[in-house]
Amino acid sequence: MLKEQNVKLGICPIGWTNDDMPELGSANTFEQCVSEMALAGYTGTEVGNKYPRDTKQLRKALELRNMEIASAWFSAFLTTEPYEKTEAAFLEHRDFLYEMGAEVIVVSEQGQSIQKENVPLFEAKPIFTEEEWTALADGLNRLGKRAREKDMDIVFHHHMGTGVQTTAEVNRLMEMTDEKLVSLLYDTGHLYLSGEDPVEVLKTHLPRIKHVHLKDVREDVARQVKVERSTFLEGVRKGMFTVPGNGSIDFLPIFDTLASSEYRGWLLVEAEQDPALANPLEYALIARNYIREKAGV
Ligand SMILES: O=C1C[C@@H](O)[C@H](O)[C@@H](O)C1=O
Ligand SMILES: [Co+2]
Repeated sequence: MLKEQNVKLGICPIGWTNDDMPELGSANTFEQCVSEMALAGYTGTEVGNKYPRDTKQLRKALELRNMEIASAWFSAFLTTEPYEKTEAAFLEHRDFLYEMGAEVIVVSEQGQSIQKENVPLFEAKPIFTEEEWTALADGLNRLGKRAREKDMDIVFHHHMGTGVQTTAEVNRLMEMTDEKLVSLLYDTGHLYLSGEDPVEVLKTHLPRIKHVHLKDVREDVARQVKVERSTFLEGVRKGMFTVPGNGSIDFLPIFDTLASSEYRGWLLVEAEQDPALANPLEYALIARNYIREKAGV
C-alpha cells in the first residue's frame, strides 16, 4: 500500500476539456473543472486550455479549492527545429510553472509526432535516425540544465505516435541522457496501448521516474482502433482511454511497485475521452475510489 506522506493525488483537466480537440467539453468551464476535481478528492492538477494564464488569478482559484499545480505539458521540437527555438518557449513555460510552485516540467518530443495527424496510429509512428536521437538527447540535457536553474526537473513523456513510444525507445532515451538532468514521466496508458509491459518499464526506470500519469485503456476499443486504422484523436473519441479502474490495466502490481520504491511525487489520473459520453465528475470518482481501494491512498 502506498503511504499518504509519499504521494499526492491529482487529476488532469483532459477529461473535462481537451487541448488537442477544443470542441470536446467546450461548454465545461475552468471553475467547473477544478471544483469537480476537488469534490472528487484530488488536490492537484495539470494545466488545461481554459485555465487562466495569470498566475495570481490561477493561484487564487486553486487555493479556494485546496488544489495546486503539479505540472504542465510542454511540446519540444528538438528533432525538427533549432534548439534555441524550443528553449525560448521552454523558458517561458518553466517560469510560469515555477511561479505556480510546480517542481517538475512535462516534456514531450513532438518533432514528427503523428498525435494530431490524419494517419493510422498503429502504423505511422516516427522512427528516429541516429542524428535525431543525438539532437533529442543533447537538447533534453540542455533543457534539463535550464530546469535545474530553478531547482526543477524535466520529466520526459513517452507517448503513442511519437519517436519515444516503445520500451526499447524509452530505454534508449534514458541511456543517452544524463540521469541528473533528464527524468522520466511514467504513463501507464501509453505503454499499455503500445503493447509494452508497464510493470517492466516501471521496474527498469524507477529511480528516474519523477512523475506518474495513471491512464487506463479499453482493450476492445484499442483493438477496434487498430483494425479500423484510426488516428490517435479518433481513438480518443472512440474511447480507447479511460480512468484507472474502468479499463483493462491491472494497476495492483503498479501500485505495489511504487509503494515498495522511493517514489515521492504526484500520481495524476489522466484519461482523455469525450466528456459528453463519460461524465468527468463521475469518472473522476471512479478513479478516486479505485485508487483508495487498490493503493490505499
Ligand atoms: O500527458 C498527456 C497530455 C495529452 O496532451 C496527451 O495527448 C495525452 O495522451 C497525455 O498522455
Ligand atoms: Co500522459
